[in-house]
Amino acid sequence: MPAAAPAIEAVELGKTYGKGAKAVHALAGLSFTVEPGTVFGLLGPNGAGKSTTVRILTTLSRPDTGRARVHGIDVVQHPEQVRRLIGYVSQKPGFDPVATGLENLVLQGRIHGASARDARSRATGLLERFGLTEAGRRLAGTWSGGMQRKLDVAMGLMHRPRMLFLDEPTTGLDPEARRELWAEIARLARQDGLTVLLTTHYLEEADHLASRLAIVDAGRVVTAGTPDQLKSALGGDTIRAALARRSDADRARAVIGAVPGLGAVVGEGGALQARVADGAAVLPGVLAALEAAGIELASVGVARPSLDDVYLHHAGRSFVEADRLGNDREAVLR
Ligand SMILES: Nc1ncnc2c1ncn2[C@@H]1O[C@H](COP(=O)(O)OP(=O)(O)OP(=O)(O)O)[C@@H](O)[C@H]1O
Repeated sequence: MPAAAPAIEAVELGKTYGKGAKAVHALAGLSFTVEPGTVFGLLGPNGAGKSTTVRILTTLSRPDTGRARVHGIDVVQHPEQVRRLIGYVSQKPGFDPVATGLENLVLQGRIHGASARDARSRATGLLERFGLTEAGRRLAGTWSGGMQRKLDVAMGLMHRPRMLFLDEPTTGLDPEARRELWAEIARLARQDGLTVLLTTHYLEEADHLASRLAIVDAGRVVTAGTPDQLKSALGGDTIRAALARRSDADRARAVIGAVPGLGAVVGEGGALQARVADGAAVLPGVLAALEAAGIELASVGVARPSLDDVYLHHAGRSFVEADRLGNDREAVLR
């Protein structure tokens, strides 16, 4: 294995589910690279193709086209070797609720071929590491959601993988549990040198946790870089306006859109936004135009670009809107 091989190389991955009129092109030439020892985020709305990508990289599914390597090893040609290098924590809980935390971990270790003694020692170490030593003696089904997610992550680490895949790790957790898990994930890369690939549809999660990220839309990477690079590449500001009355939205769009120096006005309901080179210079003109048209505002502000703006710029629609459309589509498919 070449020493300098990236932790992940995905090249032009393609995957279609179903045939004919019902075919879903989940991946349409998706490529990205992950450096070892970093937290990499695949950020995209529901249905973008994140889980399909992870399933291919973890050898659970095969791509129709393209290729992928994990630490230089091809996932299709040598799935067994790849599996030894990786841990995978899926969206669904993987633990047995009627076994204790310790029993879950020991069983996982045994499945990976560890002796009873080694499995117990590793399990005890991981429980301590995640602050679960006390809880480890209780049935996992009685734990809080945040503790259960940590147990899933610990199970993925039992065989000491070099790389950990986390599919939507904090979905369903309350904000406090989410922040706690973020801290644990960051620590895995920083202290243990583990490479972590996580998928998320939370902009804040990608912004906070990923040292690099790829934004995925409709089965391909629309842009990639550090969160700061992606935001500063956009340049300029975003003007955000919340209307007092949603019924004014169409008129407000037209009025704001006519102010010189503004990009396209987008948004949903009474919340509108537009890109502009210098927000402070243009804002007075926006306020004057709205006032002249008799449109009342609940709030207005100028902000530096967010990852939502990055997504909007590259995908042509807002992240929240795309996430909702993805959800609706998934509901229809189910
Ligand atoms: N087994 C399958 N059969 C048919 N269609 C599928 C299958 N798995 C995924 N899809 C479809 O492929 C597309 C990509 O799905 P995928 O789960 O990879 O997206 P995602 O970005 O992970 O979304 P989510 O956040 O909802 O998991 C979606 O349109 C989904 O409905």
